Amino acid sequence: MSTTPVIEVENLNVTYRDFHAVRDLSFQVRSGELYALLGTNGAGKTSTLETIEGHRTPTSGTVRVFGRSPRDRAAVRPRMGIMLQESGFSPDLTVRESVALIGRLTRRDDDVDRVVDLVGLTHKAKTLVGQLSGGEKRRLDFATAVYGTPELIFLDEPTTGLDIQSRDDLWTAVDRLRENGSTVVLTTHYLEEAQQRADRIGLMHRGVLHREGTVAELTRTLPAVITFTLASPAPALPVQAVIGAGGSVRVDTFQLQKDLHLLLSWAQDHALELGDLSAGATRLDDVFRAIEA
Ligand SMILES: Nc1ncnc2c1ncn2[C@@H]1O[C@H](COP(=O)(O)OP(=O)(O)OP(=O)(O)O)[C@@H](O)[C@H]1O
Repeated sequence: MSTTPVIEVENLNVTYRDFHAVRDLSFQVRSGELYALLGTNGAGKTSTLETIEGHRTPTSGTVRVFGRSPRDRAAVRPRMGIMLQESGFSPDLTVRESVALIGRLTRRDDDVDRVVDLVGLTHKAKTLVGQLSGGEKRRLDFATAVYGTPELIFLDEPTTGLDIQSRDDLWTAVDRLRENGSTVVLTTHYLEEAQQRADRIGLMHRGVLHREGTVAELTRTLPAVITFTLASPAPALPVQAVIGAGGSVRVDTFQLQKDLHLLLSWAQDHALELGDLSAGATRLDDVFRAIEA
């Protein structure tokens, strides 16, 4: 892995008239990593990505991609593949023609039929884009990112509208690209996808990078939760808990394994059943809820 960051954002500000959408944003994406830029609605992710992709000029601050300005399109653009939320292919072109067009526009080399196959559209290669289903269009959008196996790939809400099989296929294709050394920048509102796949996450809220780190780094600041119900009055619990109506019990803990063990032993010793027992590590959803709270 090279030590030069693929993307360097320093004190980026983006304003729309008097509205400050991105404030003094700084972060880096390293070569070969999958970086998820996540955030609340209106946080400034799209404004940031558009700047990195070279579609928008920063109001102030600097953005470097492969060490160059993203406005240096001739140098930077062929090295990046971008899957937008909507690509806007002409409805009158076939799938195959559209993929061939991607090749001409990106100036990357690839085999059109290989890409059509990679995105799972071989059986629709001669179908007009206007006749594709929503999920099939999304797969065609994915072709824009993967054509020519670019070094840097932007995936903006890539799995929205895809069924589970298509999602799995897309992530398998992304894994292959990463094995080839591609760097991936992902935005998604499906937090479990980011939780499973991102090396690092940047969490934006109201124009600033609220938190940044690996999933473990982001989640370890919040407690894990154990919940269960007790059917009848029970002896004193072995851990601190909040007991609610109907015998519901909630334990917030930074020592999930230890407290779970204590509770299970306690239940065993007193021949108690812990109804609807659920215990889970802190999830990214909880980190999000904590921001918005
Ligand atoms: N062209 C524009 N003119 C004025 N305000 C804009 C413009 N584009 C975006 N904004 C505002 O800037 C803020 C950030 O928008 P942006 O689209 O970057 O957020 P986002 O994080 O991508 O949001 P979402 O998750 O909802 O798509 C929002 O409040 C939005 O209303």
